[in-house]
Amino acid sequence: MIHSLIDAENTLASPVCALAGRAAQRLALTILWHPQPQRIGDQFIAAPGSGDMEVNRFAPLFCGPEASAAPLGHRRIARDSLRLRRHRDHGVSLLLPQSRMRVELNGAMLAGAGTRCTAEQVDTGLVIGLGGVVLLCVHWMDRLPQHSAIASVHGVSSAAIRVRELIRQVSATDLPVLLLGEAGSGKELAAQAIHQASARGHGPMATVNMATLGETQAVADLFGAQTGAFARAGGGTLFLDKIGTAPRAVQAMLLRVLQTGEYRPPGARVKEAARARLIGASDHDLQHGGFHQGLLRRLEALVVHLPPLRERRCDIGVLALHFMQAWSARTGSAAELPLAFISQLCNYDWPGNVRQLGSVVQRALSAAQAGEPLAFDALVPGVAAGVASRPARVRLGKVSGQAVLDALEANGWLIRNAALALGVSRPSMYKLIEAHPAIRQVDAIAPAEIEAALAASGGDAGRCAAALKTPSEALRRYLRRRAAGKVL
Ligand SMILES: Nc1ncnc2c1ncn2[C@@H]1O[C@H](COP(=O)(O)OP(=O)(O)OP(=O)(O)O)[C@@H](O)[C@H]1O
Repeated sequence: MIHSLIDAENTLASPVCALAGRAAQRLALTILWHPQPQRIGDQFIAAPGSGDMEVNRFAPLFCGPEASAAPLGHRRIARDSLRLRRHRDHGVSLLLPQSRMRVELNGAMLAGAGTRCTAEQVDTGLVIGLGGVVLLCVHWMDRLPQHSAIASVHGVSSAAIRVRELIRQVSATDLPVLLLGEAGSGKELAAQAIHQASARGHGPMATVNMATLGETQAVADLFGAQTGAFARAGGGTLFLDKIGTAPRAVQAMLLRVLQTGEYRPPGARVKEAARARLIGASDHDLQHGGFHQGLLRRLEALVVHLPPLRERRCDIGVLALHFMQAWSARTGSAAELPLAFISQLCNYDWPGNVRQLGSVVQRALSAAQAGEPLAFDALVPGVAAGVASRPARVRLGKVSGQAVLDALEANGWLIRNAALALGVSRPSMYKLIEAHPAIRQVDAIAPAEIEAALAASGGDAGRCAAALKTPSEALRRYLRRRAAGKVL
C-alpha cells in the first residue's frame, strides 16, 4: 500500500527518495480517468520483487494524496484479472481476463490472450482502457510520492515529484537558477513557484521575454532607471524567459551584474544595486549555439529540467482534470468530456506540452457546450497530418525480420497485437508479413498440413498458427470456412 511509500521524512540532507537503477524501478499504475474525478491520479506502486500485478474490480488498492485506498470499484470492471507480468528485460506482458471486458492498449482494442510490450514502450507509458469506463497508465516510478507544499505544479509522475522537490530546494537558496524544457512544459510556472516558495515571495517578480528584444530595447527593458526589470523586481525575483535568445552584448552585461551585484542604468552616472534573484529559462540547450559560456556557468549553479509531457504520460489525467476544473470555475458550467476523447488526450504526444493540452481541453469543452461534435483531429492542429499521434509510427525500413517474428511469437501470432507491439499500423504489418520469407500465408499451406498441426495443437487455433508460422486471424478465418464446408 502506498501509505508506507510516502516519503514524509524528506529533508534537504536526504533530498529525494530516489530509487537506484533500472532494476529498482517500480512498476506503477496511475488512474488516468475514472467516473469519480477524485480518483484521478490515484496510484498503485508494486512492491519490489512482487509477482504479477492483478487488476480487477476489487484489486489492487489505489492510493491518493490523502492516503485513502480503494479499488477501481466500477461494475463494468471485470471480477477476473487483467494481469501485468514484468519480464527480466523490463518488458511487460498484458494477459487478458477471461471475461468479455473491453481492454484497450494505447487506444486500440486488444484481442486474444494478450500482448507483450517492450521496455521502451513501458518507458513511454502504456495507456490501458478497461470496460469503457476507466483509463490506467502503466509506467515506472523511480521515486516515491511525497507531500509537497508546491501545490501549483500538478502531476503524479516521478518527474513531477522531482520537479517539485527541486523547486523546494532551490527556493531555499539565493543562487541563480536555470530552467530548461520544451515550450509549454511549465518553466514559467516553475519560476513563479520558486519565487513564491522563497524568502522573496512577498516581493515583486518581474518577467522579461528576451525573444522579442533587440539590444537597445533589451538594455532599456532590463536596466532602465525606474521602469527597467531590475528596478521593478527590487529585492524580489527577475525571470528572464528565452534567455538563450538575448543579444550577445546583453548576455555579457548580465554576467557582469551577477559578478558585481550592480548595474548602471542607461544615461545614469551612478550604479544601482541589483538585488533581484535571477531565474533564466530556455527551451534549448545553451552549451552550443554561441551562448555566453561564462553566463551559463553562473546560471547553471542550479538547473531544473522540465520533462516533456509525452515522457510523463501518467500526468495527463490530473492535468486534464485541472484544466477542466479551471474552465468550470470560469464559466460556471459543468465540465464533461467523453472517455474516448480523454483516451485520445492520453495517447497523444503533445509537442506543445502542458500549454497545448490546456488549450485543447478548453476548446473541447467549449465545443461540447455549444453542442458541436468533438473531433480530436480538428481540435489538435497537426494530428490530421499524422503528427505525433500514438501508437508511435515506426519507419518500416527500421523493423527487422527478426523483430516481426518476435512480435508475432510474443503475441500469439495475432497481427493486430503484434502491430501494436512493434508500433506500426496494421496495413504496414501486412506488408512486413508478406515480405518475410519465414512467415506463411494460410492459403499457401496444404490442407493436410493444417489438419496435422491442428491435431497436434489439440484444436487450439493460436498454437496451431504458431506451429505453422502463419497469422492467427487468417488461420481462424480458414477454419471457419472449413467448418462451413467452403474448403475442399
Ligand atoms: N505541472 C503543471 N501543473 C499545472 N499547470 C501547468 C503545469 N505545467 C505547465 N502548466 C500550465 O501550462 C501552461 C504553460 O506553462 P508555462 O508558461 O510555464 O510553460 P513554459 O515552459 O514557460 O513555456 P514557454 O517556453 O513557451 O514560455 C501554463 O498555463 C501553465 O500554468
